[in-house]
Amino acid sequence: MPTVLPRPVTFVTGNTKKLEEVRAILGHSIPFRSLKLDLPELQGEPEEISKEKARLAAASVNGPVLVEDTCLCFDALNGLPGPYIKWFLLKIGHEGLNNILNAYEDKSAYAMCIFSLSLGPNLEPVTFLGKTQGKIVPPRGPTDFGWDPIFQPDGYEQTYAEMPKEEKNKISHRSKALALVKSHFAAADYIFQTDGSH
Ligand SMILES: O=c1nc[nH]c2c1ncn2[C@H]1C[C@H](O)[C@@H](COP(=O)(O)OP(=O)(O)OP(=O)(O)O)O1
Ligand SMILES: [Mg+2]
Repeated sequence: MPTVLPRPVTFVTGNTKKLEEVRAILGHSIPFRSLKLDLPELQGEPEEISKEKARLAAASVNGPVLVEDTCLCFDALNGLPGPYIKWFLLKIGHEGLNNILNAYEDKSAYAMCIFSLSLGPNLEPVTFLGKTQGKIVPPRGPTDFGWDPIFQPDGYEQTYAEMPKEEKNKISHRSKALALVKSHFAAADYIFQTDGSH
């Protein structure tokens, strides 16, 4: 039986670069529209942060929403900065993030994306997690998207920032999580009604 939902899914993010990647990776596989909203983020475990974002987004949109929260986790720091990477990046930059790891031999890190889908306010969100393992390096490449210049995925000589977009989108944390989102939609058989006003 298909699940009938009142509207198409709204992908809620305040980050234009994320949206570009999500568009490129999903193509026409899942119909969605986007809303630019920087949602407040709770502290805690990454999965809970992502789910709570979805609850807030669903309440605000009053319909089905997709959100994601991205972490950059240093193995030497047991996964920190993790979900707090945004503020670390803002305050100490690429250089500061490299400097933190000067105290450790282990420069390995993983990029993690957790998407949360909520079908509507008061419905429990489902999560989809993607991880890409790599290491933290001094910045190389364009500086237009977050920590891309300091993350070099395992098996590659280039940082995320140096890679062509299509290449990053093939192997990234975001594309792995979105592959799960796609399978979920393929299996779930949702039907989205259009209400004409959106
Ligand atoms: O693929 C990526 N490559 C490099 N940097 C990235 C990537 N993906 C997110 N980022 C940055 C953005 C933000 O500094 C932090 C995640 O924080 P996060 O809260 O998930 O993102 P955000 O606040 O910019 O957008 P949103 O409105 O969807 O929460 O890492
Ligand atoms: Mg955010």
